[in-house]
Amino acid sequence: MDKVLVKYTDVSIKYGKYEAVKNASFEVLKGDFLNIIGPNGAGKTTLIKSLIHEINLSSGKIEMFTEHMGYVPQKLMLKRNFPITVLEFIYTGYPNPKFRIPKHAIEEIKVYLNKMDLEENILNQKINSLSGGELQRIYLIRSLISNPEILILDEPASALDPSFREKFYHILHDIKKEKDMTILHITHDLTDVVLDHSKVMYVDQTIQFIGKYEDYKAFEHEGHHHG
Ligand SMILES: Nc1ncnc2c1ncn2[C@@H]1O[C@H](COP(=O)(O)OP(=O)(O)OP(=O)(O)O)[C@@H](O)[C@H]1O
Repeated sequence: MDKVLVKYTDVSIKYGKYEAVKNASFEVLKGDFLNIIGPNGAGKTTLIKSLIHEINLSSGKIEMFTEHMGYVPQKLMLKRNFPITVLEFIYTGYPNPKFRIPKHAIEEIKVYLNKMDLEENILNQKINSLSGGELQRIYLIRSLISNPEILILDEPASALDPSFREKFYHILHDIKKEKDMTILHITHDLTDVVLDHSKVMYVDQTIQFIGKYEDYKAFEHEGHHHG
């Protein structure tokens, strides 16, 4: 049997009177690459934020069978005068950071930079000088170095140019395999994602579909469209 890592049971989440998520029940299994799609304002981010305890449930429950989660948010927020370098920023993602950054950590970070088409000298740049697409990849690397069992990505490729996007998802699939990771991925565009063996969850306040991508195509043909 596949190991269950996350189990939602009848989860509802309200903002005031507005119910953003209604009676969501689903499971995430170890090894899943689950793409979460749905129109704007459908409750995708809300659903994910409940998993990382940023939002309280109105009712229902979430059970988790892992302690190692990594999260790359949709809105990458940095204080405008955050005076640290990219290297220092990435290193804040290490589980037990030392006062001096060890050599092996820097080497590991460089491997990820190369995979992500980033130059090594970006490490000395100030974090607030990066472009949107660079920052997105640096946030991802910061998450990856903590070796999460589950990696949660909220539109991680939104600032990447289309030519790199497809490559980005190939890299992500490779890293997933190598590290035996489980990925929850919010997206608006399934076409870039490497879809083999991936699952789809269509959310519009309620969960309207969850299953294999192949089966999702039939569901979409019945007149549902992703946002
Ligand atoms: N802090 C908040 N207070 C009040 N309403 C909120 C709050 N956060 C989100 N909402 C509302 O809840 C609904 C769901 O928002 P959410 O961000 O989860 O949607 P989403 O599916 O991730 O959307 P998008 O695809 O546009 O990113 C939206 O109508 C949004 O306006």
